[in-house]
Amino acid sequence: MIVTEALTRTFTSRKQTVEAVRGLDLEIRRGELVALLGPNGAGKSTTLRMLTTLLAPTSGGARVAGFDVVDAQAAVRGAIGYVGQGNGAGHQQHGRDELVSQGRAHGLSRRDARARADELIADLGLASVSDRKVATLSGGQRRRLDIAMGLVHRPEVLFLDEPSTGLDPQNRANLQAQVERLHAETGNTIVLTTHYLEEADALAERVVVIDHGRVIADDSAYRLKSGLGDRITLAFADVSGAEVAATRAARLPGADVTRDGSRVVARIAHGNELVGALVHDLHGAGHAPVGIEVARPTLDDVFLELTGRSLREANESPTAQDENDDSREGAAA
Ligand SMILES: Nc1ncnc2c1ncn2[C@@H]1O[C@H](COP(=O)(O)OP(=O)(O)OP(=O)(O)O)[C@@H](O)[C@H]1O
Repeated sequence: MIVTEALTRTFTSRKQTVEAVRGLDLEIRRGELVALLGPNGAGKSTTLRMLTTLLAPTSGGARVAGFDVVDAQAAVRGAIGYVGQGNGAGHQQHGRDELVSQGRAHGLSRRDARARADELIADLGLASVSDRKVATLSGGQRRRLDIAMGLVHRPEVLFLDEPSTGLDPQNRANLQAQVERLHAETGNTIVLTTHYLEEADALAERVVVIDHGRVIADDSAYRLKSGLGDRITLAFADVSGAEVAATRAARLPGADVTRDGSRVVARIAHGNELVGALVHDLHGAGHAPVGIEVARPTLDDVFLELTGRSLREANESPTAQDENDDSREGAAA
């Protein structure tokens, strides 16, 4: 459904060149639900904007639903729905009217546009608010209305750019559930960008991790994580207990062990199965731990392993590239 070949986009602003997307090769099959995951400034939105014909590639290319994003822009646009980061619906309009207008803009008759609007209102749980002005809707309701607008013409592919950014955890979970249901019911191809680890983990069958404009990993969240092993943290009442534990944990096959004072952290494949015997062994040696924690790896651990940085922290601290954001509009124009 989507194929990119060495897709590249650079921006030049204030005499600085930013390589936003660098030689992206990607294949997405019909019906896949894919999350492009990466920190702020990784190149996710730029990728989406090229795939949706809003931005021309500097080099390389892409085909969406069989159409070239440069040579067949109108055909691509007919095949896709795109929900950008900003809210699309007019603030002073009523939600239902916005959906009907959108349907009309896509060439539906008034009757079909109304029927489609009602269908989407039901599908996206907007029944109680569709007659309200858009400005009065909550963030989550607005995002759901935006998604409904992107679906009016029954696109084959739906692109969602950071659909849940700015929503509180409850609304985020609600939106994720809607997207999952939509995917299960329609079998549409859905590509979304996110910098929420939990979102990519919970939602996508496939996670494409992007950093500095490149794909650095591409697999299911389960497989990305299972390669890393579990993290066992043992706390002791004194340093000597931790020293003994570090020595014994290091004997476990493939264990990567670090000690920080009276705390020992071991990363071990199948750590959840091995921890019982390790604790039993330490107990017998007179060094029972006072705290035991076994954590399954997260996507943040995957990102850390791949880049040496935590994605959580990368999101919090803007990169030098992000500082170009002030000049985005000028450069885009
Ligand atoms: N129009 C533009 N002009 C100049 N630089 C740009 C422009 N658009 C994007 N960039 C730069 O390209 C890089 C990638 O930006 P992009 O918006 O694609 O990242 P992102 O992964 O979507 O980040 P976010 O999660 O913050 O939306 C950033 O360094 C950004 O500053």
